[in-house]
Amino acid sequence: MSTPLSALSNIISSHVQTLEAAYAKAGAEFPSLDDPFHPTPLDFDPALHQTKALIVAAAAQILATVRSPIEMLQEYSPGMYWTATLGFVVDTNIPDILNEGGPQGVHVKDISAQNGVDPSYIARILRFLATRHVFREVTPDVFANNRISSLLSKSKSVKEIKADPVARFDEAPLAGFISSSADEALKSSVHFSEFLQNPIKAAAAFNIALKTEAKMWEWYEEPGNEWREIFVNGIGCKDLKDGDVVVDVGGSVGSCVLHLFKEYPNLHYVVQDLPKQITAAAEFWQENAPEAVPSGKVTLQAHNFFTPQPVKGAAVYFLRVVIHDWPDRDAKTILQHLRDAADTYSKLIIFDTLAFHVCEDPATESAAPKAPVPRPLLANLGIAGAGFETGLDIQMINLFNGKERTEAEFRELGLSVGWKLESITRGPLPAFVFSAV
Ligand SMILES: C[S@@+](CC[C@H](N)C(=O)[O-])C[C@H]1O[C@@H](n2cnc3c(N)ncnc32)[C@H](O)[C@@H]1O
Repeated sequence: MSTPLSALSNIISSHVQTLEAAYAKAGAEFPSLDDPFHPTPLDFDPALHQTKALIVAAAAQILATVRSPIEMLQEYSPGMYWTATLGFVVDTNIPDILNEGGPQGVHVKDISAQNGVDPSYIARILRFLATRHVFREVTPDVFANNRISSLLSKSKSVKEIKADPVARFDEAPLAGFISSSADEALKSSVHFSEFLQNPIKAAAAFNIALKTEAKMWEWYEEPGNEWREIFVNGIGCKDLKDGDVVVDVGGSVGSCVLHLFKEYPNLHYVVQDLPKQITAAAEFWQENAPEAVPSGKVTLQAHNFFTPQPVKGAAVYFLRVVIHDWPDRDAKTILQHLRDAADTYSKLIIFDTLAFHVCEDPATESAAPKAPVPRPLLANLGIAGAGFETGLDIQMINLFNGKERTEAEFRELGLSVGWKLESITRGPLPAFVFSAV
């Protein structure tokens, strides 16, 4: 029997061989960390997903095992500097400036000439991040984007970003997410421990930090916060009949419905959200499918989901990344209004991340990872399986007192208001399908 360390090392070496062989078969090499991210189909090949996850899980576990625990905690405890430095580079357009500079890199003085920040601050922040494999220091004080940092850039030129800063995160949701993490989320996190110890003091840590009683979504609707708006399968549209009604509850401008509408124009869609989002939605549909709203195939409807649902008896009510924003009491109210409006044939579909226990969980039946996890890896594959989800869960507590839920928690939540969990379609964003009981 091998020791845990050599078992981890074997997992890495055998799966690295599999990975490199798959790329070699396609006449390619595994992409270098030094180059900007240019996605190829192999990067998203589902057959290689588990191979990569096992390498990452084993590498993270080797790191945690071999590295001094003192050093681990010294690295983790000032973890807010990750958020603060990533927010800084996004807010000061550094990845965008480096994109335009190319692989030879840009000197910190030339970055400074474009964003007005002291070059010595820029050098130290980029050194912190490049030490952690985000950005590359090409020669002293000259930096270039690498595979990771290239994804921090917005989808516009530096000139366009400066000309219309409110629209800087259009088509760049990842940069927008990082900027908001470093702003309202980082500010709220200061009150995180205080909130958890006294959760009746405020709706969430966010409310203590921002000194507001408004939920974050209402706060986004307030004047001055316009720029903060950063925000298909599994619905089973092919099984619906012509004219069946599909309601996207909390659908923002309706980007999910746009995909559905293009693929299944025979259905009727309703996009519901708060009034400002619906005003923005009118513009979005005018730009992307001008015929949809006038034809009556798509209806844009201002609706607060804490009030009775106006569309009765729809074939499908769906909520994408909405329910995780709310604690159980509020989530029940939202789902209860949908149940009251539903008919016996109506389906409720929730798209949200699925929380897994770190150890094996016999209660997770339909969504459990199918392949057995080799010893001594964590049952949820650690950061390779649940890194993003567990981080998002903390973000949900911080901003909304919301929650990523396990399969058992979804089942219980649904049943408490008359929705029976029928199936879970796995994928990057699992779909939880409920029927009315
Ligand atoms: C994380 S976003 C998800 C948007 C959309 N479903 C998507 O997947 O792109 C949550 C949405 O819920 C909306 N929302 C928040 N509170 C609401 C309420 N009381 N009634 C209706 N919509 C609300 C927000 O405006 C926002 O568009």
